[in-house]
Amino acid sequence: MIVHRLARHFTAFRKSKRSFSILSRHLDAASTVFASAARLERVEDPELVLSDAQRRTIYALSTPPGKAGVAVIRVSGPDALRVWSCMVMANSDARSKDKARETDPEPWKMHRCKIIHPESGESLDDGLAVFFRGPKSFTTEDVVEMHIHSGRAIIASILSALSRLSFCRPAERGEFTRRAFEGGRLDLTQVEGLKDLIDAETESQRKAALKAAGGTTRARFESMRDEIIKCLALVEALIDFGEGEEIEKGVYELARKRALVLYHTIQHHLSDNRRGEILRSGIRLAIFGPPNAGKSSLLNFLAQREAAIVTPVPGTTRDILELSLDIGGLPVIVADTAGLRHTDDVVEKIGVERARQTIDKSDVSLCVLSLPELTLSGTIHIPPAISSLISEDTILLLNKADLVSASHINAISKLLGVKHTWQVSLTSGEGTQAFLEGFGRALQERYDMLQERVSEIEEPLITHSRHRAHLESASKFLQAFLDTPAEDVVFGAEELRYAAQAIGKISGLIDVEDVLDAVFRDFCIGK
Ligand SMILES: Nc1nc2c(ncn2[C@@H]2O[C@H](COP(=O)(O)OP(=O)(O)OP(=O)(O)O)[C@@H](O)[C@H]2O)c(=O)[nH]1
Ligand SMILES: [K+]
Ligand SMILES: [Mg+2]
Repeated sequence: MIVHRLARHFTAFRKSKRSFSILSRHLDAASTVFASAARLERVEDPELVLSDAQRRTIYALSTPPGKAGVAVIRVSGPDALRVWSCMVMANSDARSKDKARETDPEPWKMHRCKIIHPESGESLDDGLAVFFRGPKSFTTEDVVEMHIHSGRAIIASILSALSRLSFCRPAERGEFTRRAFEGGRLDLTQVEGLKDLIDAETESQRKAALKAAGGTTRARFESMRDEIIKCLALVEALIDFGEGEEIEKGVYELARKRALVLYHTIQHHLSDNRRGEILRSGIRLAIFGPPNAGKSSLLNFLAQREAAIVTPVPGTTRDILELSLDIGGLPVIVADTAGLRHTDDVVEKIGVERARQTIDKSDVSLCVLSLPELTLSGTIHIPPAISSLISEDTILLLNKADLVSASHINAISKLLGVKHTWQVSLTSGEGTQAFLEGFGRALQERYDMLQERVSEIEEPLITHSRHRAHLESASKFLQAFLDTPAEDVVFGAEELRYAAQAIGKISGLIDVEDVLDAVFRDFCIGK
């Protein structure tokens, strides 16, 4: 197959007498065939698979350490059953002593048992144990789980007993999940989904992560890759049948047509305003405004606790204070910032600079203004340093309503051209409930997460910047294919191959060592 492809490039190389640049492009293409052949061989190398099977059995505590009803110690690898026979004394074994240990434990079934020390035979705890026979286990290897009482001494004694077994070693961060990935049970999008699921703090995060972990994201990327491979098959057929055949033009056009549809689909996903990534990692909200407007009071109201210092002294807040909160079911990282004003105070100056940077980086900004100050002179006055930061998407909160008599919502939102304005008193509580509900809805609307419409809105496909980067590169290769004229069909095929590879990287099908390290680094031990 590889020889065949190389031969094709060299034929094309001989045929194209057109220019040196064409010659060198064919040579380039031939060398990428070599490179990808080398990669393919690495992945399919049977010796690699063998050494995988021979690897050590790992163990770790898979529940948080501390006092609780139950803790789970997980063991995975080729010697998991040896661990069972050394340390798990099932009650049924004890009853029929002669038959004991001659047969494997019945898999996928909870066994009431004693956990014993492999050397002394001392009983360490009473509990339950279950054996998952690979590949029908989380890691696809043989897995043993011991469900024990969660107490520091119990856990320590069992982990120390495990360390006595020469064929076992403690697991590294995310190693169980990594083995599940390497065993083909999960692809990278599912691994990421699993981690996001564990980290999920809001409904929207949980739902999105569950979909990814369950393989929905994987299927969507796989179908894109399949489509590219179908285009590639058409183009390869064309190369194989050679030039001058009747089918030639129609086939290339068909491949281009299909590639164009896919190209548009990918563009559509890329232009999603980073919705999926923002919903996964949290919407960054910057609270800003002049000193003493009530920004820190707002943060405390949203957090329902005294997180920030509030005093009548203007310039109280200097450093950025960030909290992760749930607003309208969405994850929001709220940042309280220093009041914006000109100052000679060195510390406050730094605070103001940081405030500006935070507003710059934010996804949503919320401006707090103090009504009595706004209306002090009879006409509405907003300092230019503030109004220059307000756009129609800025959320406006008019605070200290207890100190004015009328509603200024209409006049001020018209003046500043903003879509969302509320008038509240953060000290008396007037208007705060309406603000909280309205603000939650405004966020849901902005991120297409309105509860009543969620079922009809398309789920964002891209939830990690990693996906975006590979999808962007796939889109570039598709574009390059679409720009390749029919007579350069060999190059066209090469572009499609790159496009398929770029998408393959999202699932981790293709050269991913560095990506793997990055993904699994964030896991904890026992996962
Ligand atoms: N009357 C009244 N006072 C308020 C209201 N909200 C906040 N305050 C008071 O206004 C003062 C300033 O509030 P902060 O929350 O510290 O204001 P800030 O915008 O964070 O101020 P800096 O961090 O200094 O920029 C405090 O004394 C608050 O108690 C309100 O709705 N009505
Ligand atoms: K203040
Ligand atoms: Mg403050």
